Amino acid sequence: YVCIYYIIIIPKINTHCHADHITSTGLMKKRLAGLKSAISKFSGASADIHLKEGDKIPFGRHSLTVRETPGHTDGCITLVTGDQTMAFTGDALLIRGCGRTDFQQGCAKRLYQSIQEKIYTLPDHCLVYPAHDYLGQTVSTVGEERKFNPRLTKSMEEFVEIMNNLNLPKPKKLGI
Ligand SMILES: N[C@@H](CCC(=O)N[C@@H](CSS)C(=O)NCC(=O)O)C(=O)O
Repeated sequence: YVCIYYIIIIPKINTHCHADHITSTGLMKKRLAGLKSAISKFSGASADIHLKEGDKIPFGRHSLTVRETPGHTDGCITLVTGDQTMAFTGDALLIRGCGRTDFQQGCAKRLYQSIQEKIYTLPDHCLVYPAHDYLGQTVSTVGEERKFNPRLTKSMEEFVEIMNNLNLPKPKKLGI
């Protein structure tokens, strides 16, 4: 008999250009022939596909829509499913937190605007999947974050003050 395998490969999409996110892409491309890489055109990184606001990445019967959410870096994007039930926020919005803004193009004002305009405008029930969590949490919702995120229930001025005083140690091996 003849067995035909259809393999549908969607691009390896990086939400931004930090080493802890992009490093696996080259290795994956070597192992999976035809795999394409994708990242924001504002990331400064080379890739097969450069993404911008509103771009759609189809897969099966679904798609992901790109929302530009700069602030942690210039090229940060959030990927939203076509039905707006899920958002992959990278390092922009974290659960009860957000990406730091103290190095590599970080800008607290821009991040605040990105989250208010591009993530908090999604429906309350939209699930939020961030790229990091340091407490073992895996998912939140837009509604929960709008209500309970201690950094983002504040004014922009208060947010900037919080972000300027996080005093986090610099992550090691983040240079690219
Ligand atoms: N030292 C901590 C925090 C690591 C860290 O800086 N994480 C980044 C994302 S990777 S650049 C970040 O934006 N954190 C925001 C925050 O509020 O922690 C650890 O490793 O646990």
